[in-house]
Amino acid sequence: MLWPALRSVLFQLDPERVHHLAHWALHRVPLAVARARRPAPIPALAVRCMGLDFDGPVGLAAGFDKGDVALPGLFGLGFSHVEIGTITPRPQPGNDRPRLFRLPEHRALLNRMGFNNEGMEACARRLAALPPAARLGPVGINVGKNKVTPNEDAAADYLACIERLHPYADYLVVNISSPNTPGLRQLQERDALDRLLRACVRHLAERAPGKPLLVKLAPDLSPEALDEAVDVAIAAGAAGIVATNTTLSRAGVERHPRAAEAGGLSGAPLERLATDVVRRCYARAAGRVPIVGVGGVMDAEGAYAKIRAGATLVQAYTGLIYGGPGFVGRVNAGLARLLERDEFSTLSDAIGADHRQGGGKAAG
Ligand SMILES: Cc1cc2nc3c(=O)[nH]c(=O)nc-3n(C[C@H](O)[C@H](O)[C@H](O)COP(=O)(O)O)c2cc1C
Repeated sequence: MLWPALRSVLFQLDPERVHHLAHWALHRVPLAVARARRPAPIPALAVRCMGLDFDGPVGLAAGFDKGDVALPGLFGLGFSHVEIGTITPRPQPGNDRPRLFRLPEHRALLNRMGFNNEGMEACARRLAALPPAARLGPVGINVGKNKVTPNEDAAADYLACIERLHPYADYLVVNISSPNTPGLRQLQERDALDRLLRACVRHLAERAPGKPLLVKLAPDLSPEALDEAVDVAIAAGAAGIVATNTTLSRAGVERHPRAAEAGGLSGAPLERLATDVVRRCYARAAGRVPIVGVGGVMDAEGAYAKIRAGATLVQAYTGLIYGGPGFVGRVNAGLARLLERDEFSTLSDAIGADHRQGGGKAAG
C-alpha cells in the first residue's frame, strides 16, 4: 500500500542515488529488527542443495551488495540467501556515471556498472567483523577479475579472490558473464572455461573441501554454446550453474529511449529468455548439479516458472527494485499457493516438473 507511493517518489531520483540511500538504510537495520521483520519461513518452501539449507528458494542476486555487506538488513527482507559481489582483487571505480537506468514501462533496469567495488580486502574485513548470528541464511560470494587484468591472467584474479574470501562464503560463484567488463564473456568459451574452472575448483578444494563453487552464465549464448558450457562446468567440478546474468538483447524494449544505452538489461524483458536458459541447463545437467534461476523474477508466477523449468533456487535483483520491501514475502506466499494448486507437497517436488510427463511429481 505504502510502497507504490514511496516508489513513485524514489523513481523521481537518480537510480544510483536511491541505491546508495537503500544501502545506507539497510546498513542501519539492527539484527533484532531484521529477525523480527523477516517473514516467517514456509516449511514447504525449504530447500537443501549443495550441502546447504535454504529456508526458501528466493535469494538476492549479485550486484545489489557489492561488498558493503548490509547483511542483517538484506536478510530482514526475507531472502533465503544473499549473494555478495561481484568482488575483484583490487578496488575499482567501475564505468563513468550515469551507468544505471530504469525502464519503468517495462519493469526493467539497464546497467553498465562495470564491477565497481572496493576490492577483496575491504569486503573480507567487513565479513570478518560480522557476528555469525547476522548470517540468517547462506551467504554466497561472487568473484570476478579487474578490468585492467587481461583474460590470459584472469585466473590469478579469480584465485586471489577465492583465497581471500572463501572463509566467509557458504558458496562461491565464478562470474564470467557480465557484459560490462570488456572481453569477460569470452571466458565462457570451452577451453578458457575449462582451464579457469579447473583452477578455481582445485584451489578451493585444497582449502575448503566440499565448499561449493558455481559458475554464472550469460543468457546470450547460443544453445550449442550453452550445452557446451554446462558440460565443461560439470566436468571441471562446478557444484551448480547460476543462469543468468543480464542480457545484451533489447527484445521487447527496442523503442524505449534508453534502449540504445550500452549495458545489460534485467527485469521483466529478460524473464522468458532466462527461463529458457534454465530449462536447457536443467535438461543438459540431468540432475548432476542444481540450477540457480535468475533473470526477470518479478513475482511468484515468475519464480514458479523457473522452478518448474528446473531451478532449485531463484534469485532476483530487479524484482526487489520494483516490488519493494514486501517483494520476497509476496513471492513466497504466492509460491506456497501455486504448489498447493498443483498438488505438490513441497517445492522440491516441483523442481523441473515441466520436463516430466504430464508436468507432475517426480517418480519416487
Ligand atoms: C545494477 C546491477 C548490477 C549488477 N551487478 C552484478 C554483478 O556485479 N555481478 C553479477 O554476477 N551480476 C550482476 N548483476 C546481474 C544480476 O545479478 C542478475 O543476474 C540480473 O540482473 C538478472 O536478474 P534480475 O532480472 O532479477 O535483475 C547486476 C544487475 C544489476 C541490475
